[in-house]
Amino acid sequence: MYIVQIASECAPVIKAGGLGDVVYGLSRELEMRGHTVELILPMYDCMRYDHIWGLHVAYENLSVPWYGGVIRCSVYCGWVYGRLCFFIQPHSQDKFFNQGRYYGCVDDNIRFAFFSKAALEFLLQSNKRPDVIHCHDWQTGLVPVMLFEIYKYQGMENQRVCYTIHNFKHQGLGGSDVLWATGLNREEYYFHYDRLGDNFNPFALNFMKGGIVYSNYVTTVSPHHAWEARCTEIGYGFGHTLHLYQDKFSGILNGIDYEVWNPESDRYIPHSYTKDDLTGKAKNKQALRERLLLREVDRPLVCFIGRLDEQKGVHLVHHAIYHTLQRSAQFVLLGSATEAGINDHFWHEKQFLNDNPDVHLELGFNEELSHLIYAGADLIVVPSNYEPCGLTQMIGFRYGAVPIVRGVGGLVNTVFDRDYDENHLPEARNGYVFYETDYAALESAMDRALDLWYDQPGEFRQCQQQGMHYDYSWNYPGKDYLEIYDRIRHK
Ligand SMILES: Nc1ncnc2c1ncn2[C@@H]1O[C@H](COP(=O)(O)OP(=O)(O)O[C@H]2O[C@H](CO)[C@@H](O)[C@H](O)[C@H]2O)[C@@H](O)[C@H]1O
Repeated sequence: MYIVQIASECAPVIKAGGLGDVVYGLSRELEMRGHTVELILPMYDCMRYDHIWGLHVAYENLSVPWYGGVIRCSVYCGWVYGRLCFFIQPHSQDKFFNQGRYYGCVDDNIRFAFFSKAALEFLLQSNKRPDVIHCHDWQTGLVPVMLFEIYKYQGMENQRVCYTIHNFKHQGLGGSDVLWATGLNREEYYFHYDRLGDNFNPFALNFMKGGIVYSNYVTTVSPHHAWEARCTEIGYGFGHTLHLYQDKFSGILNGIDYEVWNPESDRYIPHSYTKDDLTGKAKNKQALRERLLLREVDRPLVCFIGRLDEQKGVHLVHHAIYHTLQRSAQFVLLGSATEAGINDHFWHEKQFLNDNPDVHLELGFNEELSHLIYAGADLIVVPSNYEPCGLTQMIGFRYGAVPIVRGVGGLVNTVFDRDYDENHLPEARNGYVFYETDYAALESAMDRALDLWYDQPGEFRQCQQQGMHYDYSWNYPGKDYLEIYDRIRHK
């Protein structure tokens, strides 16, 4: 099968969070299964060019119709660890992808509407006719809309779209300018509630809704979150829409790339190790302490890695730091915040805790350091308010960092409480789960985990190894996606 992924991220060249990991990991899995995969991405000025091999211009004069005129683009091509990627670079006074960041620009909706249009024009003009186009999140929600309303009539009538939602909160809202710019026009038609009209704001177009309504199949990133999105407020207003389209909507648990995340061969960690022999892990803990100037003591090390966002339960992340210290353990945080208030808060905390030899807050994005933290930590906290899938607990498993998570979204599908899970035999349990959002709930789960570390080290090791035993690679999800592609291809 010939599959093209259109996305705003692909790790490690463009990675703001989990979306990048998924786009890369799924593509590699599909290729390993014998399919042809190509990726279309924006050419951001701030992406990691050092992760691209053989970057060259593949297509010099891509003319993209825009607001009744055209914007000329160059399409670059290069390999990101074996994946063939096409990067779209518009030549325009509008800065589009030259703003020093991936997201958070005032014109985000227009930037990604343009990207979606340019990606389709590229397919059309270069005569690429994939069997399946796989799009992700609100940034590419307009791809199926334009494909089935415009490009279908220009020679792309056989293409099918699978659309994956990684986060329902960010839906991409726009006004009629988006319609004039993309050539969709027909305001009345698209603002209609049955098409792109936002479920709450009658004056807004909703990109994600377009993705849901127009795609041949829609997924989110875990079975439990698919249920949450349809039946609870976590769907951020899409409950009814998903209900209407339930026949083409389901949850597929993400995987993680077992080559990128592999303690046996990880080039970012000084000591490799396996689930049968964790001595290398102890040495990595030492290396992590040395690097972050933490003192060397025989105590557990707890970590948090993730975007510092309301979604991640920042109040509980904050509390986890202090509770860890109270329990005489150590804490390492790696995170970055886009919201000024949260950012200021954690910078303040960092200054306050600066001289404490048992805690380190690293504020910023650092892929290399993240590997060492997973490898050095005994426990990883994921106290999310909501979590469509969650990759950090799965990476934690792979590196023997036992997760302590809130029982929401994909965390429910992956973490099984060592003490209380009734659906799994004791030898299949792999972490700690709490449900409420208050401090007491977090503390009780943390205490159970820390007590095990302090009082029953052998049992703790067993728990680490049980987690390492799970297969959360792309093996199973890869198969699931191929089944979906196959189903929609023959419709
Ligand atoms: N400061 C930092 N430095 C280095 N690395 C960092 C980092 N902050 C985060 N990361 C890395 O980024 C990834 C984050 O994964 P998450 O599952 O938390 O995704 P996120 O919430 O961004 O995305 C959404 O999409 C993903 C994928 O579908 C879902 O799993 C998730 O639930 C949903 O919210 C991990 O690989 C982590 O190591």
